[in-house]
Amino acid sequence: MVSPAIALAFLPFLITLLIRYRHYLVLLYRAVLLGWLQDRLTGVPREQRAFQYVLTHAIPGDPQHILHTFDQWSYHCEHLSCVGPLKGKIVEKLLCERAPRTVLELGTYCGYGTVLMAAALPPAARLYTVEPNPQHASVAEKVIRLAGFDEQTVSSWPAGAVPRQGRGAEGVSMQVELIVGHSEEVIPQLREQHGVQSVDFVFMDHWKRCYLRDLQLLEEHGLLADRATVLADNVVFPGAPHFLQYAKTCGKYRCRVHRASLEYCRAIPDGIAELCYTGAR
Ligand SMILES: C[S@@+](CC[C@H](N)C(=O)[O-])C[C@H]1O[C@@H](n2cnc3c(N)ncnc32)[C@H](O)[C@@H]1O
Repeated sequence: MVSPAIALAFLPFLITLLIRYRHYLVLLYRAVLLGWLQDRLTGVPREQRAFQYVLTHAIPGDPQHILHTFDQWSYHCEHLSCVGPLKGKIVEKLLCERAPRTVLELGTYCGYGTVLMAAALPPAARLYTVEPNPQHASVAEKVIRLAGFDEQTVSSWPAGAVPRQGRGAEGVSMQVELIVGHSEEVIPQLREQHGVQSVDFVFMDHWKRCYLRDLQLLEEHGLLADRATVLADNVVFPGAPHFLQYAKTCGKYRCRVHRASLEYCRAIPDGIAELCYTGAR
């Protein structure tokens, strides 16, 4: 039995911890507990609820308004782990400066980052986005179409493993290709199955522990064009230390981190790493 005196002695320590980590606790509540509770109560997954909100509030064919509507949902209803408006500006700026022809996104989720990038790309560019979760992919597919981009969904898995939904009309030139599969399976197949010779812009925004492995996979398969830009989200929170250490020390990249805050949580510091590939020379 803990004596009241000892318990009282710990009280200031506990209060300090609570104050210090209050933003993380709020995030835990909004991103995990609230979502879980709503999933149970409504029987509808969070991403589908977000899409219903976007469908009823956003202007179809207007990518910026669709992104803004997602932002409204995420600020005022439930947290979504999209790249968000603040870091989205960094991605947009770099895309406009580099004007890449072939872009690869790892981690599509609801299609927020995909729409943001597709809107910033020149018309002749191709954007490949990879998502293993069929529920997320199904939402993303609808979001990409709602924004007005030509979209094709293909599965990297054996026929029948995943429903092939919403194939674009035959003969239509596709701007966005949504590949349903895990990055580690899709990357080695990009050239043969998807006709990608090399990519000049990569946006990594999937599981942070996969960043380093997937960067090395892209290198091994010779898929990074000379001077390709690789962006990696969330390198400050939750962080990707092994990835950053490799990028800074392997001699194949020039690396900098753009400081920002976590999507929809201004109080939690985060950042996007920008790598410029020099290893091809
Ligand atoms: C942070 S969200 C992506 C957010 C998105 N880029 C945006 O800005 O809207 C992470 C997504 O990565 C997906 N993911 C997890 N492991 C993956 C993998 N191995 N390859 C590709 N995507 C993966 C998850 O299913 C999830 O939908």
